[in-house]
Amino acid sequence: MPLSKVQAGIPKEWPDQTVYLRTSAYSKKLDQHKMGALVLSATNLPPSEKTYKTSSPYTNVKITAVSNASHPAYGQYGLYANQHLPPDSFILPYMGFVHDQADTDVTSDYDLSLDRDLGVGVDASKMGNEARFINDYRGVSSGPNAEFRDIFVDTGNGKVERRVGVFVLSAGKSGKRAKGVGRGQEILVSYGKGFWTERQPAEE
Ligand SMILES: C[S@@+](CC[C@H](N)C(=O)[O-])C[C@H]1O[C@@H](n2cnc3c(N)ncnc32)[C@H](O)[C@@H]1O
Repeated sequence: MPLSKVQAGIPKEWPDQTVYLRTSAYSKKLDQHKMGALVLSATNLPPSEKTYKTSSPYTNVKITAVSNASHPAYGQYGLYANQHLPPDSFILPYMGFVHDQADTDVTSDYDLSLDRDLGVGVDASKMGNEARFINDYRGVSSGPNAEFRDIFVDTGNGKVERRVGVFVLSAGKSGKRAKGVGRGQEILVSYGKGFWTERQPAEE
């Protein structure tokens, strides 16, 4: 009998047509120079550089169908906190197909920049993890409560990998975000204005 998703370590709500990733999927078209900048020997990192350990599936979050009809992503999914997430805390990495311009899918709504100088992105349209369900704050809340930050992940074999991590926003100078993200709250980032201007319908 095939394993259930939960037995296989895949979130219950994970869509069947999308591959659940625990490790990065690198495009074969990435050259040695780019691969060398993305996957490094741990000894080449300055000791002051923080590294993160990851363990999936991520029980601190929950993929949930958006049930509020006034939410602009109603009928789709969103990612919600499954526990209190303090300011500045690391939530999870954004996993996907790591690629450069040679295989960019211009139609993807899940493609995030990993290194602008190298022209490398992470596309979670066909494969990824829970982070692919994070919605933009516009029309949902007055602002984001999380953001993407560049990180190094310790993959345990003497190697570290460049990744995009999702973090709770810092408390802020006035402490207005000191509560962090409460259990059950939706995790929301800013996709940036560019994401939405590129998707505006062409004027007639
Ligand atoms: C990275 S996906 C986010 C997950 C998506 N809701 C899903 O269920 O797969 C990006 C897409 O989610 C939707 N979305 C996210 N934030 C939105 C918002 N604030 N308003 C409208 N649509 C949004 C848009 O369709 C967008 O192209």
